[in-house]
Amino acid sequence: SGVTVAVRVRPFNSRELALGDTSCVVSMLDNETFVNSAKGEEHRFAYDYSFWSFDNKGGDFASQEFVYESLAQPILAKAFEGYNTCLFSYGQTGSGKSYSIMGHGDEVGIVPRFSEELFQHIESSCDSNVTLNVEMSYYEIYNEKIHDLLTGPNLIGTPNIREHPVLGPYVEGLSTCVVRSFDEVEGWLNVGNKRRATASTGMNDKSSRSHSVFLLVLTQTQVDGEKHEHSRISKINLIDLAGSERQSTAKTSGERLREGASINKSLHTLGKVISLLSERSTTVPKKKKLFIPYRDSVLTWLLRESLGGNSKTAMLATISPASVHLEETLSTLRYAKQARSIINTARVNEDPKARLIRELQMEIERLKNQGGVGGDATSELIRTSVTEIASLKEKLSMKEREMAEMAKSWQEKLLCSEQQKLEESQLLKKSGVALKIDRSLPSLVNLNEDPQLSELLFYMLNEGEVHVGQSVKEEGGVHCIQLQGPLIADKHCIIINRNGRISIAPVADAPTYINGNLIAMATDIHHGDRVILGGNHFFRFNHPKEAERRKRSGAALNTSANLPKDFEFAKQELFSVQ
Ligand SMILES: Nc1ncnc2c1ncn2[C@@H]1O[C@H](COP(=O)(O)OP(=O)(O)OP(=O)(O)O)[C@@H](O)[C@H]1O
Repeated sequence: SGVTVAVRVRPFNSRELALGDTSCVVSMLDNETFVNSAKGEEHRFAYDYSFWSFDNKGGDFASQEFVYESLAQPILAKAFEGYNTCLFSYGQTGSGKSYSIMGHGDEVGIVPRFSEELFQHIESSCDSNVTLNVEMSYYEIYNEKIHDLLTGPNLIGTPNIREHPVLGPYVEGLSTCVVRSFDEVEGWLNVGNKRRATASTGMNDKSSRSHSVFLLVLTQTQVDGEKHEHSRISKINLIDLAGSERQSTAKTSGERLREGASINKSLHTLGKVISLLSERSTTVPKKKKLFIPYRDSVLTWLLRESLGGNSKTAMLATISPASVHLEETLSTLRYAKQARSIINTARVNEDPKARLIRELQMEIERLKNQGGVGGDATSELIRTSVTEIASLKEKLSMKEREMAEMAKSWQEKLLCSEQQKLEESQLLKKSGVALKIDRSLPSLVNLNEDPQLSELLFYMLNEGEVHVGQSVKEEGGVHCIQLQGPLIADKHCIIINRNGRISIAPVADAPTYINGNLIAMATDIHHGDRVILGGNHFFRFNHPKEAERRKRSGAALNTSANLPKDFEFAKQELFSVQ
């Protein structure tokens, strides 16, 4: 089957509106997308779906729910049939990939909807002969290296990619966590996003430059009439690719160039792979032997089965409606057009052990039947059949023991995942991140240029002192906030809460800013103030009681409701003062 391809156009963003770039160059009719250039040329593309999310006034508006139902729900159904499935979003930075895949705030995206429905389906499944198990991984590919977002050391580094006989390429050492409900998926996503937020702080654009992969492995084990088990395993990849802008528009110095080049390596190879696969399936006679360079990048190696292989795959291309992005939009649309001609050959994944057991059973049956016709058969044939049956029965019981062993290891995996979750929570807690938010206490909340990673990390400021730095430790009842990054000093600053009055004192000359101003001594902070540590860790200070007091006295609150803007505002403030 072909790759299902959809295009989605988002509304103007605040930057485009500020530039006065308000003529929408994109229009859609049924499954077609049209782009009009300034010269009056019309470019026309047909896909499986064209999602109009430009404004929610028209009747043809494609909501998050509609996009999910059209594109992801069929993928979920295929996963339950036992196929590998994959959905990936492709488009330039800021075009709406993460919004579609993960969602923002109440506008829940594909990953949470998909996981919730998957567990609803499992819970409502009334076949007691089938057990369903789900495992989850969540990781980023950044700079051709893997960052595990769930447990263990964050950086796996240059990945060791291995080949599983049924499931295809996988990353050795990547954590997989057993999940038994949607709540557990949400819990792990939360851990993963907190880890993403901590790791991306102080690294410009990291989140838009990395490919993030949410992976579920669904195993359905069926016990048939004779108490023999067989499993179907589906690998579900939901992927938010890095921004697709070309090298020419990316920054080009030092580390940035290296990162850009590596990320481009993955996207560049993806482009090559898509174009070759499209060539393979559209040329007559078919070029079956065409070499596809999957192994040239981590992303394409891991996606091998999803592109031109054993998978049901869908692509969501996201575009901006603004004329400033016309070239990028056209390049995304051409890419999507090519992807649509890729042909995959999906098959149901069966555990080879299960298949073997079935084959052994069939063989025993066949031999028994031969023996059964024994009236005419020679005694020699019967003797051979009996010994063969005995040896096959032995093999069969060995395979069955192996299957039971697998079931046991599932229980172990479950315990292990619970233990890992506990350890991860403790690690976050140790670094000062609150696991339970006390809305009555003053706190610092992180701001990130990626709106998805903003306001994820809350640091509570209890009465007394909170020590902040790279190497501070929770000792003698003193709370601490551990921050990483080259611009953070070992002991960076001390935040003091005296009867609800909060001040920050830098240690030595560790760079500490309040509302863009570098401070040299203990300085009070107030509700809504922006605090920047080391020049790249951005926070907003929340003081619920002060906010309440000010509200009662009618004083204005210096806080903005829009978090992404909050980050930009804090950044501008910092640079204008500097
Ligand atoms: N369909 C949409 N409706 C409303 N707002 C949207 C839509 N798509 C994107 N946005 C908004 O546009 C902004 C950028 O979107 P998003 O973060 O999803 O981009 P992205 O393509 O994932 O970028 P990056 O490559 O940097 O991760 C966000 O503030 C998001 O809320």
